[in-house]
Amino acid sequence: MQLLLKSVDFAARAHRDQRRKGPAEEPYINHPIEVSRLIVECEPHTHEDILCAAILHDVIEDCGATRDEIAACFNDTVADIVLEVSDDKALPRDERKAQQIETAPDLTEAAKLVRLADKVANVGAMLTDTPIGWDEDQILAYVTWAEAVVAPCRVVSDNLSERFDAIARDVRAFHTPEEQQKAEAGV
Ligand SMILES: Nc1nc2c(ncn2[C@@H]2O[C@H](COP(=O)(O)OP(=O)(O)O)[C@@H](OP(=O)(O)OP(=O)(O)O)[C@H]2O)c(=O)[nH]1
Repeated sequence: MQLLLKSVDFAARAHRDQRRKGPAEEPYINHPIEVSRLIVECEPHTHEDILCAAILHDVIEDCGATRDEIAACFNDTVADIVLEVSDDKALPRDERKAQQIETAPDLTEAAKLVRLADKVANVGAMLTDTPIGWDEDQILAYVTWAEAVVAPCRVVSDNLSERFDAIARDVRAFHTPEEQQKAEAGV
């Protein structure tokens, strides 16, 4: 519990000037808190190190924190999970997106759990707080990409996988134009 609160404190400070991409402009820290909450709800016996990594999962990628800094403040396990789920923002966007799909099968079980919960949260946001400026094609492409990233991660949690499937289905239904839905259903 102490380490988990320490991770919330660390991440809140690291993300202090960042907002989510939706019109609500939620403080960024709401996202890692949601990711950690999803893991606890779906897999209540998850080790505290993994919950800390879920809270910290974007601090390397988005805030410039380092693996060694996290290892010093927390431990090597937490630091290595965060590093595993961190994109290299120096790479072009398309390359980063392709890498997430390519590397997903080789992630540790802990990193797969964080990755899966991250995508449940991000796809869910397409219903509750759609990123500003995203049209339906971009939203549906994000869902398709997230499904590819999630596919090899599903083995770590049936509960989280079910949540992902339900949310992806709802997002598709909500953002697919009515005429296209009718055509696909053969109506
Ligand atoms: N869906 C959603 N994403 C948001 C929001 N605010 C920030 N993001 C971030 O934006 C990414 C999705 O936008 P993209 O255009 O596809 O990618 P990019 O920002 O990484 O270039 C997510 O990356 P990711 O790789 O899926 O997740 P993560 O590992 O960075 O958390 C997430 O980090 C939001 O309100 N909704």
